[in-house]
Amino acid sequence: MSEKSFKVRNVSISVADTVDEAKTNFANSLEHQAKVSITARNQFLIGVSGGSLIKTLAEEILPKLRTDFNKWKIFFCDERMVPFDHPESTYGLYKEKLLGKFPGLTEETFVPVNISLSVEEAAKDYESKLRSYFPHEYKDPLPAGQAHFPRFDCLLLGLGPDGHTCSLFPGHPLMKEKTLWVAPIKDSPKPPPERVTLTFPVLHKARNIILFLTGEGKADIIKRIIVDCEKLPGFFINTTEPNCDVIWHLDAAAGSKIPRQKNFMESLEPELKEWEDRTPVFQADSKDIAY
Ligand SMILES: O=C(O)[C@H](O)[C@@H](O)[C@H](O)[C@H](O)COP(=O)(O)O
Repeated sequence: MSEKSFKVRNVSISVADTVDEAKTNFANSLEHQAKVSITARNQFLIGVSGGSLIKTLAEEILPKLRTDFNKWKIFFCDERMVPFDHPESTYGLYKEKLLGKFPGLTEETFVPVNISLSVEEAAKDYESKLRSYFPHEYKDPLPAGQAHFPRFDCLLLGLGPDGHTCSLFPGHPLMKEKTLWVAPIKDSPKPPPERVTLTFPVLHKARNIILFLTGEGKADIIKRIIVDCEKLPGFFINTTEPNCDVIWHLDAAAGSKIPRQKNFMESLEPELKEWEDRTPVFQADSKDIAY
């Protein structure tokens, strides 16, 4: 299996020759993360995105995994504020495609957003649900201006053509959100307009982030983020805390505009460093208790 892979700091990018190879790479990464988490903490707390990931996970990735789904808890990186039987409901689509297909993966595996509330209330309600799964018993209070964030074992993120991820869109005020775990958005440029979304501080706290992107259609935005280092939401995914691994699994078509020479990833380093120097808000609090 020939593929190109590059790594700088905690960001690795693998470009497989074919979609099938990229799927195998994605499945291997996900199986590994689940194994590490379940071995260490007897649970696997994962956040999933909507869009094309749903079908890929259900039909191509989860069937490949050797894992105990009884230990999984599936949260939503974002959710559209529509009824669960609406064709645009992320949870509704996951339920339809996953329930009854994988032993141990039941309705109780999911932690859905309460879409019967207003979008503002749904964000607050989801954050309080998260706090019950990610309790913090801290010895000392945090310094003023710092907040605690949940540490997901894994977040599966998508990437839109404008560089958005979750429901964090370029130029949107939510790009600057530094304290909420879950935020409401009422003007999503990607319909439907009303959603709740995890915020950047939560993404940056995860133990690892995996992206699976294939096809020519993703090549331009990947180039803008990985090569041109445009400060789009997808770029901020790379600037996580040091103890978070970011893994981009691409096929040749999606990675077709990434230079093949080895040293291009080193060019990413100064950009990552410069952004973090300017925005140290996501520093891990040393008293954080590891899960
Ligand atoms: O619910 C959503 O809309 C997603 O969470 C969103 O962030 C998605 O991941 C991207 O828009 C990519 O979507 P595709 O994978 O379908 O291109």
